[in-house]
Amino acid sequence: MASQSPTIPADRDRLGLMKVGRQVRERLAANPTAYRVPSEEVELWAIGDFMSPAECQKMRDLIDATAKPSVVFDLDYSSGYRTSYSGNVDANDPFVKKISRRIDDLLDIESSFGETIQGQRYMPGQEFQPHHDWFHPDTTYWELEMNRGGQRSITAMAFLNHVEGGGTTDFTELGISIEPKPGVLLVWNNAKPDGITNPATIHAGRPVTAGSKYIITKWYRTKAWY
Ligand SMILES: O=C(O)CCC(=O)C(=O)O
Ligand SMILES: [Fe+2]
Repeated sequence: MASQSPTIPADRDRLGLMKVGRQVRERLAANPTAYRVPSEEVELWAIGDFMSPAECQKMRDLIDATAKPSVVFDLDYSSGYRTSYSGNVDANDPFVKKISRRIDDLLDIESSFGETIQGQRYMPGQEFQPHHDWFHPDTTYWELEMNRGGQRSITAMAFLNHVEGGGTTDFTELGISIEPKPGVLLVWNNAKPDGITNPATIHAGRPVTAGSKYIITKWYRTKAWY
């Protein structure tokens, strides 16, 4: 997406990004089920069996019930940038709340910092092209987002099914490709430990070539989001 404007400091929310990053790093370091994916550039973890097969099924059903074409802020469905179907699964549903709180607890992040969990469904040919989850200063929504929760600190994303073909999550600058495995939660820090947003977190949901792909994503900010 857009490059950073020289007039707006790239280190906006730096202290908040440092603090959340440190909390998550310490929490996951103490968790034997959290596997740190080897990388010098990005802090990335995978947590197996984070959701049970029954929970994955239930979440897929909720996504099917609410899915509509995804919108990536000012890029719409017709641009081909993100062609999956997304649904803001009902945040008040007790089951969704339970999973959402489980992610908060796993990461030791204040619940209020988390955005609403988003479900996504990709069918063959659908993808999410390379992007950063952190906000770029050169966007129309920058000021708005900075004032309603600040920069995106951590991304948590769970795979909900076995994908017959394609659909890997690729960190394109790192050469890391993650195979969707049901129940696995991927977590990464969108900033470096020093609190500067990290360009090497660029990633993509590759096109599904057979079957379908279901995920949920929860993005965390640096302060309360609303
Ligand atoms: O579908 C994927 O593997 C990536 C999804 C993603 O990048 C996101 O939800 O921010
Ligand atoms: Fe993303």
